[in-house]
Amino acid sequence: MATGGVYRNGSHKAPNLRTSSSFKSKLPASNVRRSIPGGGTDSVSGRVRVAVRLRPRNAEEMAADADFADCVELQPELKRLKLRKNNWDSDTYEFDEVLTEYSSQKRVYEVVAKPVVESVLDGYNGTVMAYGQTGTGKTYTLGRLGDEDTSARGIMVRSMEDILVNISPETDSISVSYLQLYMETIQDLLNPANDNIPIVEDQRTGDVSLPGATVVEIRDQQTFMELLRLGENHRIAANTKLNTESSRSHAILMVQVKRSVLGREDDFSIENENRSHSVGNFRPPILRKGKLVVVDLAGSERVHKSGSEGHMLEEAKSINLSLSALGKCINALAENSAHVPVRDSKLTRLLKDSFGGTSRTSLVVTIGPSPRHRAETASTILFGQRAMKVENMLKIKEEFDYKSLSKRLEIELDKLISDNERQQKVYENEVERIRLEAQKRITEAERNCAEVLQEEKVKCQMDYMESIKKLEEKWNINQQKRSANGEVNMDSGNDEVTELKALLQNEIRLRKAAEEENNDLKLQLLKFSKAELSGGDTDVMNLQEILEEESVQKKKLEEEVRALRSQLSQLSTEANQSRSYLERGRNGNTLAGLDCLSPLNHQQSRDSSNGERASIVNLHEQVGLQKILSLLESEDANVRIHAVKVVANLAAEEANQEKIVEAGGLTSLLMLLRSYEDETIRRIAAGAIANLGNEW
Ligand SMILES: Nc1ncnc2c1ncn2[C@@H]1O[C@H](COP(=O)(O)OP(=O)(O)OP(=O)(O)O)[C@@H](O)[C@H]1O
Repeated sequence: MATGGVYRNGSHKAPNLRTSSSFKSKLPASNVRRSIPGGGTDSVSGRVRVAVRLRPRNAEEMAADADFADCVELQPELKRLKLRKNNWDSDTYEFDEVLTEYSSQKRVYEVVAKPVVESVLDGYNGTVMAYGQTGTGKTYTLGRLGDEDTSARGIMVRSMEDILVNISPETDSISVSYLQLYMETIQDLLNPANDNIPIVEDQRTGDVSLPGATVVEIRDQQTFMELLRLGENHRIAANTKLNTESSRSHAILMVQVKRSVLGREDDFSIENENRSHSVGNFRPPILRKGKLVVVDLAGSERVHKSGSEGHMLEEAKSINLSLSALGKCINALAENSAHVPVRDSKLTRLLKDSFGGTSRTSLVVTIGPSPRHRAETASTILFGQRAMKVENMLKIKEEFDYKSLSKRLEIELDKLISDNERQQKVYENEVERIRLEAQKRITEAERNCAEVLQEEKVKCQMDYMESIKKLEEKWNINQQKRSANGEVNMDSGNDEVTELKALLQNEIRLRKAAEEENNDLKLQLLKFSKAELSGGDTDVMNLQEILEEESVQKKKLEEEVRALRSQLSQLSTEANQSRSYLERGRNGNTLAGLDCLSPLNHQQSRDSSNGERASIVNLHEQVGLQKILSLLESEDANVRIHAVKVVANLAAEEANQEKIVEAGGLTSLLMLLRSYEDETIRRIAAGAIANLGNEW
């Protein structure tokens, strides 16, 4: 070792630390090729960073070393430390950071731990470790809670503050375990009864886990502080002859940070190149699992100097065993040895990933100023120098978070189902509302239509009855006149024809009005169906039914009108016959054609049955069956009796029977039979019914 030279990493051949990336700097983005979840992995080199921190003189040193200079001299701006060999000579060492006795806790956190915490948040493993002689400030640097003075908060407290600020509670999680390694036994500081926790290594990934250790979810700083307090209370501390407060165990705080980040397009497209494009919409988030390990090592003093005896000696040996194993591993790594004795102690097994692994590691070596502990200080400095040579291969720990994707999709699906149900309900309500509205309007339209049709029908019937009545009256008057005077006025026949024509015109007008009314109603219904029922098949069908019904009604009405017209035409024919009869009467031939209807001609018609039948056939053809049947209901008994005879005669003919039944003759005859006492009428009617009975 050269005297008075500058030791870089403990040798003149040390790597050029000045030109290497800053201790604080984060991993350069362009340099960091990340692992592809589920695919291949990629990593970036990251040397273990080492800072040296000098504790100020304590009260005892103030007194004992009052006349002596400190064993070290710091040059923080040059990141150098001078270790005095004697009054005129010293060795100089370079570190990544040199923290003087005046460095604040905040600054120490920022240069030592913050870059590691940031890496952990990015999905890397990170280690912050303190190494040094007992009483030099390892716990002060890492574990101070800062209850009385918040500026004294150590790295553990500040790390969690930083993590909590940077995570999203909805998607991310933090869990903590706090353990101590004492006499080669791992004990749970959160549950001291759990004092033999095994170390399990994943053969595939090499990851180390401690099954059975208490894991506590952290959501706020307060919970974390309570855990630290609990752990500290359980930590075994034994006084040694060197210090009154001395940690004899290695304390290990493990903070697992799981962060869910949106998957990157390129990553996913590589993964899903051959999959359906629709899957792209449901890109799984990426779960980054960074683990921060904070290790507060036990004091590194030599056994003989601590003055340990008995159990204390065993304890010191155990501590030295693990620390020397750590030193050996670091030496092997620093020298790129083929064999690294990781399995020599539980400490080295636990820190496998921190030195020579995938973790971003930051080591703070703590030293005291006392020249009395120069040898320990020199040993600590050399440990730090060797650790600076260790290269780790940082590797991001991330994977596709299919669990979270599935959860998200379930939520999305539930939302879609409930949206769909809600929309369906709204749609059904709307359809029901339209249906009810349409039903109401259809009912209203039907009622209006039926009312109009009924009115029209009644009106037509009344007009018809009126016409018939008038005709009968006139007929009777004419007959009376004729029989009284024996002369006939030709003009009256003409008047009747004119009147009948007028009646016919009136009927036509009424029919036209009824048709127009029907058309109006149809138009209204059509408009209504277009405006209100365009989308509803059921409603359109209802409307069609209404229209069809209306069409049937219209046909019926038309038939009635046709029947009326036919009757009017028959009446007209009768009038013409009457006229011709009168004309013939004037010429002495008074008993042809319609005279068979007249009671006056009753005797004469009975004389010749053949002539009567011929005249009945003639009459039937001329007057029409309907008219003859209607005369069955005449108020004039003679007309009635005559009419029943005619019907009976017609009923005797098989050819007429069906027509008579269809025209309602049977019903009229039955009515006659029930309504009248007259023996002759009843007898004739019964005979006719008997004839018709065959047909019926
Ligand atoms: N930088 C500092 N400034 C002021 N006081 C300090 C500093 N570092 C350590 N001390 C004080 O020195 C004493 C010992 O510190 P600490 O317990 O942290 O040492 P340690 O290295 O953890 O010891 P051990 O290995 O025995 O656990 C404590 O009283 C602590 O307050």
